[in-house]
Amino acid sequence: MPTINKILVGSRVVGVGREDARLALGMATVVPEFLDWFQAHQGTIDTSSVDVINFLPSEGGRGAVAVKDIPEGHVLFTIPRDLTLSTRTSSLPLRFGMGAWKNAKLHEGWAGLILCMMWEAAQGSSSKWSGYFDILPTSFDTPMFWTEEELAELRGTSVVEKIGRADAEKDYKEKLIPAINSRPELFLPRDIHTRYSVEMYHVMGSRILSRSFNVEKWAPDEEEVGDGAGDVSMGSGMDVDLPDGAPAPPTHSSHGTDDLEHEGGEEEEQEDSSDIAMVPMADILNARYGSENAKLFYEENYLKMISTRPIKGGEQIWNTYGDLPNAELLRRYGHVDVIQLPNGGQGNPGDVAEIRADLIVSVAAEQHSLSTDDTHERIDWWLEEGGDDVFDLYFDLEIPPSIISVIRLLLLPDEEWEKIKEKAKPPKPKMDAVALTVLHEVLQRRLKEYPTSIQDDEQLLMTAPSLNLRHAIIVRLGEKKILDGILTKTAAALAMESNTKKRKTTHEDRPAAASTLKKSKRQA
Ligand SMILES: C[S@@+](CC[C@H](N)C(=O)[O-])C[C@H]1O[C@@H](n2cnc3c(N)ncnc32)[C@H](O)[C@@H]1O
Repeated sequence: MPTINKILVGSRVVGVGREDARLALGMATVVPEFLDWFQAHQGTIDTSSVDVINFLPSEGGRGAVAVKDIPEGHVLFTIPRDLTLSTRTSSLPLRFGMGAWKNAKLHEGWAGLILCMMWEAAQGSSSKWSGYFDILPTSFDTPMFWTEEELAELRGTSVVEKIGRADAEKDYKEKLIPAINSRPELFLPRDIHTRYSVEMYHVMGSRILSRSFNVEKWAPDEEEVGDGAGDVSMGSGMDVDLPDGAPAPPTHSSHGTDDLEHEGGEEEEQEDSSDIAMVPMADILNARYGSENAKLFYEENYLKMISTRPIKGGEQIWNTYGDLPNAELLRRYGHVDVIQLPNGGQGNPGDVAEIRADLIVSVAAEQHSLSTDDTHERIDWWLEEGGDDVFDLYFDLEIPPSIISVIRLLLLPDEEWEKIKEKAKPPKPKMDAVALTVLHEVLQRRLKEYPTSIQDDEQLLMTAPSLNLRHAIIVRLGEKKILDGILTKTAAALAMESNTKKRKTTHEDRPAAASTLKKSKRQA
């Protein structure tokens, strides 16, 4: 029997021939039946270049691997549009009746797609997508499924308030249950507590949240533009780099709770929920910050996964979920990215720490005895002028000019506040000692919103007893490092301000002293 050298460096197999790469990763295809199903439904895959194997859990678990060197621009696999699963491709909306579908508000948000997925899954092997359902996850590491105790570990981060479990369940009760009960011939009563249960609703919602794409309809005139291909990325708010002159691309949509939360809001007006689609095979690709080497592009009848960089044999084929901060990765996908940070240490370079405007208002009001009516009036004006109510801080450790501007707005004397209103222009972000003192206190208080310190977390990380706790620590640690870095910078700027002030005072004092001296000499 031949011996097999398994040497893993990151996600890359080294020390083995290309042909051996498959074997070396212990890797017979992990989902052969799925690949058969995919090809039987006119999906194509270049099996001489791509396989699906199990990577380490920290590398994404199941994912796609290059079994030989792949050049940039290579088509890895193609998916017929009618193999994507959406409210457009499932036959349920037509069977239900489009009018009734709309009356039940199933055309808004994700409720319709969730119901289609529940119904298709309930059809068993007679559903076109049965081979796809067989490989979809049934459990998730997302905070949606955490205990209260585990959620408490995320205190201070923005994750908890964005989970939206209650909103999602409201949709289940108000839209899905009435629709299901109204059509017993479509939704068999014996299936209601199993295939149409609230638990199944969350499973389908989480599958959408972590795996769906935003696939826009093909518009005929797009053919005339460029090469007729746009790209489709995975994950909400994903970066979408169009080939020159290409039509607007489908983007991997944000899933589940996000849209349920925003239902009726601005985002929903812009998003056509029938664009949200599950894309078999494309959703087998994992993602890691800055690692994208393949992307989904679309044409009239097919979606195509194409390499965007050369990929070495044995390397993982990575899509992008938009290089999201760990808080968002955890909320949507149930994992976090930990790689080398540009300024040393490990973490996610895309992390974001949020500061709410109300924290700034309360610190400024306390330090300067501001009246509530006055601060409300100024903040309302700030928001009306398009100012932020949450400020994002990043690993570049820059103090956002808008934070300084809003602090100065709150502290302006009345006459200047009147002028600002007249000019309709917020104050310049001048970092004077007064503004920096407010910011310094804001950052200190913000850091206290987390249950632990940076030092505590670094210790806890070494012994974290569960994956969820480890993820919570990594999310809050990344945010705290940003806040702490900016706190240090603010303290330094404050020290410099006060030195400058001292020097100025001394400088201003000096001529006075000199003239006193001259005077006394003259007097003498
Ligand atoms: C679109 S699916 C990717 C394929 C998935 N691994 C599978 O087995 O089907 C997204 C899920 O893959 C996992 N994943 C993707 N990238 C990951 C990474 N860098 N680290 C850990 N898990 C990752 C997460 O569980 C995420 O919810």
